[in-house]
Amino acid sequence: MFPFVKDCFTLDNITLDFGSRPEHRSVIDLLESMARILVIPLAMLAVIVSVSVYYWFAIPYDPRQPPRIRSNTPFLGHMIGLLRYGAGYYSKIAEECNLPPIFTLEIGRSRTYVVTSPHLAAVCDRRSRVVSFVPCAINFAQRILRASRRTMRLLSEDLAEEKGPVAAVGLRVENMRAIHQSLVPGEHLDEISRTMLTHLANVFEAEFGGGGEEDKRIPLFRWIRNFVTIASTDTLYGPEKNPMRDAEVMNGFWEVDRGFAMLGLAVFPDILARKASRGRKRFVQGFLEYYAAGDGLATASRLIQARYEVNRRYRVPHEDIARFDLGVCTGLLVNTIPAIFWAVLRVFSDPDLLRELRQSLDDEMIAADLPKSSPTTTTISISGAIKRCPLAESLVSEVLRIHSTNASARVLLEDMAITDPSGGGTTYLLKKDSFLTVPSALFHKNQALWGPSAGEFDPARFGNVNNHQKVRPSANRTFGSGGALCPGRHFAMNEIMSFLVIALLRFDIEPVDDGVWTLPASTHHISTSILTPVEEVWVKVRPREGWQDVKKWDFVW
Ligand code: HEM
Repeated sequence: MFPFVKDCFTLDNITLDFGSRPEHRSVIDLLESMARILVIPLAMLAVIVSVSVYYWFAIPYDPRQPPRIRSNTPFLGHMIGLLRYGAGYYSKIAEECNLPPIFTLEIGRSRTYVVTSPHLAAVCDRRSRVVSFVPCAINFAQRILRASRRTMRLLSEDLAEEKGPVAAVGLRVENMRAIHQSLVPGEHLDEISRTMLTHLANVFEAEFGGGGEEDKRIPLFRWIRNFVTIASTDTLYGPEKNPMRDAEVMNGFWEVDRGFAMLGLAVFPDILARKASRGRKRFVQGFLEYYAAGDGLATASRLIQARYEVNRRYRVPHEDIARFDLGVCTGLLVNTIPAIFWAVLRVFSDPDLLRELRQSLDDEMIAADLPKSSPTTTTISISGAIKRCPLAESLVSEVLRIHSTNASARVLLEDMAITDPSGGGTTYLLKKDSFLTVPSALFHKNQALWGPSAGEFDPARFGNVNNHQKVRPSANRTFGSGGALCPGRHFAMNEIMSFLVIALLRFDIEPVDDGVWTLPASTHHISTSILTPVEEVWVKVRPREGWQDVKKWDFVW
């Protein structure tokens, strides 16, 4: 008997009633007899499909591997958890299972080892040619950047970097080397930081130049995003020809970011990730024109010039170089922007912290004897302010720690055994082609590493202010680790600090509605390491009380 067929079958909002009218009886009888005939073959088919699916998904498990954590929902449980909680899912499992040092998750036919012990993480970091980030970068180039076949072949050469990243040659390593060398502390970092500061100050000036006392009402996150996108890309590509100054190209970039997960599936992107796919086309077109015209490179940063030179040496076509820029801009923007947002919010919503920071910045200006030189022009050295205001730097590091959500992704290029020196010397077997991940949020919440206040925001935690103990560097995974440690970390810190110092000195910022700050909820995003706010925060910005007479702010590095 199939009562739902006989009585009532609901399909979306349409309800068909078969129950009562005599002319429908023969239809119902027919359906019933068909169902009786089909029930056994259908049940057998269901069993066969289930068993096949089970064996198709099942991957051999060697008990020498890290313990396996099973989901109550077979096959798809972990996948659903990851889609729902992002990298936070690893923390959820680890906490429920009493924090094993490393564990295995089987997701579909793939295997992921999740490392929760700092000792094991350090062991993996030291073996970065076997526990490698390279396949993830290549996957990104294939699915998101969509580089041509020839370029993909060049990028995929020498996966294991046999000669090490310093001596190795090839398109991939030399591109990365160009980035590293342009951002390494010293002359190059100073040069690019100086340029960044000029552009940051310029976009501030364009928006707020000329003083005035009236409030500007702005959506804080969107405002920071637009500001920093222009300032950062002007720095890299030169302000005259920067393709991101074209709103279509900039929106295209942010559409790619928004639709990153669907775009990354690389299945009918024009249908399943329509906006992101269109955004990618606009972005690539804008950058293609930049390289085709050629004149933008003269004012571009050393980083872009050096990468261009490498790519042309390997005869990479302009279209693929433009596609690589999607990767460059992703690294450049997607984390710095939310980091600045949280830093501004944390500082301006805490009156004591705001007072303390401003006090030390004002002291710095007085110590440098700069502001008093002219009543209407104030010159301030940002690098000097950073040195003299350790609390500001500590605060930014703490913002990055507490809002961090990255899960360093690696692939095992060979079978490997690792021993946990802290866990009684237990040795685990890690199998070739498996994924390995180290979730930062789990480390950053760990009280054994950060003390009982691990879960709290403490602006003075880093640095020696307020007698806090120094934190072990391996416990801080904001910028990842090992061979893939973020090459842009010093530049990012300089940019976040520059923005914060300018905002602290020049503006008063408060929420629009009732003057009460609320910290918005945040969410993970597949392409970012820093959580992004779920809702917008509307604020009023006006020139800082007592400093309205300053007509010209001169920020130097
Ligand atoms: C607050 C800002 C930033 C954060 C939190 C951040 C974080 C990260 C993280 C977690 C990784 C992966 C590391 C790993 O897997 O171990 C990474 C990689 C990378 N980041 Fe950043 N990043 C930031 C800013 C930047 C900037 C400004 C640039 C460029 C100017 C940049 C360029 C890169 C590149 C190129 C990689 C790939 C490294 C490789 O392939 O070896 N990042 N970043």
